[in-house]
Amino acid sequence: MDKLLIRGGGPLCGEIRVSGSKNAALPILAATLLSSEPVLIRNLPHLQDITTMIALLRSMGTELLVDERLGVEINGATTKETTAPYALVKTMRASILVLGPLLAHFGHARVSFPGGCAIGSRPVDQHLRGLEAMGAHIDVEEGYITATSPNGRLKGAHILFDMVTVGGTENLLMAAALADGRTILENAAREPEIVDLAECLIAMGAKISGHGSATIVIDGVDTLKGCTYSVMPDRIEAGTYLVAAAATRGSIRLRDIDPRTLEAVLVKLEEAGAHIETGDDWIHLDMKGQRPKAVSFKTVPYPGFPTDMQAQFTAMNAVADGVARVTETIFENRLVQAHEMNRMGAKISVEGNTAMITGTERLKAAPVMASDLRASASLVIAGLVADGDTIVDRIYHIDRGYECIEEKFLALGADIRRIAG
Ligand SMILES: CC(=O)N[C@H]1[C@@H](OP(=O)(O)OP(=O)(O)OC[C@H]2O[C@@H](n3ccc(=O)[nH]c3=O)[C@H](O)[C@@H]2O)O[C@H](CO)[C@@H](O)[C@@H]1O
Ligand SMILES: C=C(OP(=O)(O)O)C(=O)O
Repeated sequence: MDKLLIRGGGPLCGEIRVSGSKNAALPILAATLLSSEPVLIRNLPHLQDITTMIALLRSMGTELLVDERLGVEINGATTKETTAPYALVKTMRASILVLGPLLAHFGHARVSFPGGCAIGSRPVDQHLRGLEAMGAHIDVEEGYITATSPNGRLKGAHILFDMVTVGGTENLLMAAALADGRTILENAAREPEIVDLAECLIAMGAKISGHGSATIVIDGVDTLKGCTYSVMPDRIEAGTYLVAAAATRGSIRLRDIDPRTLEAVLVKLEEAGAHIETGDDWIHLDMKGQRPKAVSFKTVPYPGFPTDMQAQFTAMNAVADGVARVTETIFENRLVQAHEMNRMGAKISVEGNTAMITGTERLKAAPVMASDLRASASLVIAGLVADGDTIVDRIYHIDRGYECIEEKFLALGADIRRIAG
């Protein structure tokens, strides 16, 4: 298993480009299954999760053409199998996103039950309940969800989610695009990735309004057509580099990022003492050499503070001036990186879903191991502000979600190297 070796050092400085968003690209790739014509997806990040989603589409016989320069062209109409096997689903929970499109287009889907993961139990009851409301018959047998649409076509329904779910909103949005009649999704997720998926579906001919608000209205159409669509920039990748710069007292500029998708994160970085300037597609952060101030927050659905940025801020708070209180409300087990950071000299106590972090000037290098994607990224940030050589193990988690992470940190002046293992 590969590891990252990070020698802690001075401030990060420089400019990098933000990659395409993993969490927008995954549902958009799944959405191509709805189309009766080839769809060209551009600005896909080179990530393990994207490779897995492409492997999943291929395993179902879907014809696709990968062109390094142009993107990936997928012809959903050529899909021969409607089963998403355990071997692939177990490596990536987002595989559940093929359920809605397969069912809506082909009237049948068999998808391995994704189960929980390191950050929490992550049930999919809202996805299944919504599909049932649209007329699907659902069985769970031998670890697989089998869904069939008795009349070959789902019908529109009025669906009120019990909680805000990003994946649930995406699955039902895609299913509703080809359903018979009007679907109304209430208490829908408002994440920018939902908006990007909806815009891609609209480019394919779907009739959707209200995306980006808590009520989405979808008028089902008979068929969806081909289009070319470019995936939005990754706000979580961008946020990760901004926090790394703040923790190291640096000054960086990010290109190809929409600052409006990062409002809650930028507010907290300003509270930490960062000077931030933004343009239409860039962000500049400058700590002016100052130590960050501790910032407290609670994770909540968009437009509030994102759970996917919590671990990185915990690393910054570990070296900040003051005491921070961080509460994770989305997932039940997403503070585990605190224990690894404590092995590096951080002062973090965890009680229930809250971490109390007392900042210390520098951390001390140690071998550490991460249990999930953002926790791994937070340990890299911790390594950047530690004296000595930190080795972060199990970085296959990082490769799920950060394109060219060593190259980007190197471009910002970090001392970081991959050790193949
Ligand atoms: C590929 C992708 O886009 N992943 C993101 C997506 O995950 P994902 O779509 O899996 O997360 P959800 O928004 O669905 O989960 C939010 C909460 O709802 C619960 N829940 C969800 C569905 C359901 O049927 N029943 C249920 O109880 C979950 O256990 C969790 O506690 O949104 C999360 C929350 O912003 C992010 O951390 C992930 O990075
Ligand atoms: C939790 C994440 O991803 P996933 O939902 O794919 O596990 C993430 O991107 O931080």
